[in-house]
Amino acid sequence: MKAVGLVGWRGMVGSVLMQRMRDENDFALIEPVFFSTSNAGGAAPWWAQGAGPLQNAFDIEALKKLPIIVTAQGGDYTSEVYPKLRAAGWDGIWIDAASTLRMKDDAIIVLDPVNRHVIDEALKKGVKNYIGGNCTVSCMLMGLGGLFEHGLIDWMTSMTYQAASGGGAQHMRELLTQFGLLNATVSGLLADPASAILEIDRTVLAKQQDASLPQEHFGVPLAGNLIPWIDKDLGNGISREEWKGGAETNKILGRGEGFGSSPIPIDGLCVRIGAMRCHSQALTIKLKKDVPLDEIEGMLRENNQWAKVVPNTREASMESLTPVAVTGTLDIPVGRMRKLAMGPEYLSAFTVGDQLLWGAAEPLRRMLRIALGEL
Ligand SMILES: NC(=O)C1=CN([C@@H]2O[C@H](COP(=O)(O)OP(=O)(O)OC[C@H]3O[C@@H](n4cnc5c(N)ncnc54)[C@H](OP(=O)(O)O)[C@@H]3O)[C@@H](O)[C@H]2O)C=CC1
Ligand SMILES: N[C@@H](CC(=O)OP(=O)(O)O)C(=O)O
Repeated sequence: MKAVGLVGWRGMVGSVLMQRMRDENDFALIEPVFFSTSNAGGAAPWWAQGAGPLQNAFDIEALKKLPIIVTAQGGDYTSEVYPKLRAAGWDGIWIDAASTLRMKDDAIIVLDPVNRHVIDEALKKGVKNYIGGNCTVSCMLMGLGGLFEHGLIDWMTSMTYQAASGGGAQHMRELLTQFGLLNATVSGLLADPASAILEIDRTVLAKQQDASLPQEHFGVPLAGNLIPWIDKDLGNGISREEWKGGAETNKILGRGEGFGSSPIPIDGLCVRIGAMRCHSQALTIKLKKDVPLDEIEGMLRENNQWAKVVPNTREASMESLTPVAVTGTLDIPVGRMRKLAMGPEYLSAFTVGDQLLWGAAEPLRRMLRIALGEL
């Protein structure tokens, strides 16, 4: 049994990863060694029977002993520890949720239902770094894998509706605090059926614009609002989250510069909304040719077992194509598919995915199994 170092296991992504590993009995395959950046010497999680005390996650000598390290600790941790570990001669497999190493030449972005061939090829070549993709990108590719697999996409735009969890646990708390405070300012008026809606609206707006509303994490209110910018400003009108859409998708597919093929143009706007942990996206896809809708649906279904085609009806969309319906599941529903007025090669689609499952934890969990020869 291989010893596997686990860093970041109690964070939000890490907790979802641990739960999935427990659900799938992955701990029967490994000897887990738990690390902490804040509590070395403390107790391992209660459910990890037989695991020793927490080790110091900055202790290069301790990390160096492990053939595989899985981290969901974050980009700052990766930037600090990873180079030191390699400089110390560590030759193990590094599996990471953070974006830090994703675009490096010696790293593969993992999403095995879509790019298993890229992963297998890399393992054969001795590549040691396997990094989970951006949540929006991974969820989109899981839904539309069939169209990419058949080489049907000429170009695509994605307009996203991204949940608070993408910012981290504190962002989710801030959103809920804001919702609660907004409700509290008008609860008396809401209880009175005769109260004027415009007064309710004015009161809520005043609270949203009141600097005392907690907004330390998002910078502006998100409750009853949206934020049309996610991640850093690249200085050219593009947000870093938007840049990842094209850059990471093509790298995952093994396309573009360095792969000897042209990249598929993928671009759009990324928007934060007040959902909890599911990212949604509206897609406009220019197909290379006119393909009937039923054939497209068949390709999506056949590509992987998690992509679920939702009939393009009001009832099915409201029932199955929402963050509330999808949260906590591995399903990636794809709906609202129809040919657009621009012509039969223009396809619309709407997809939703739990950004902590396929968007973060699941590709890492599966990569660990692949590295162990168990998937
Ligand atoms: N959030 C997201 O949607 C996604 C995140 N990622 C990446 O995953 C990484 C981790 O993100 P995320 O899980 O959101 O980060 P968290 O902030 O939830 O956790 C990171 C670390 O914070 C420490 N920590 C401090 N206080 C607490 C507490 N009260 N409860 C739990 N942990 C605490 C823990 O380290 P310790 O135990 O050592 O103290 C933990 O491992 C980031 O690099 C991010 O880019 C990737 C995809 C999506
Ligand atoms: N940026 C994503 C979450 C995330 O962590 O992305 P990445 O793993 O690419 O840094 C969001 O805010 O929704």
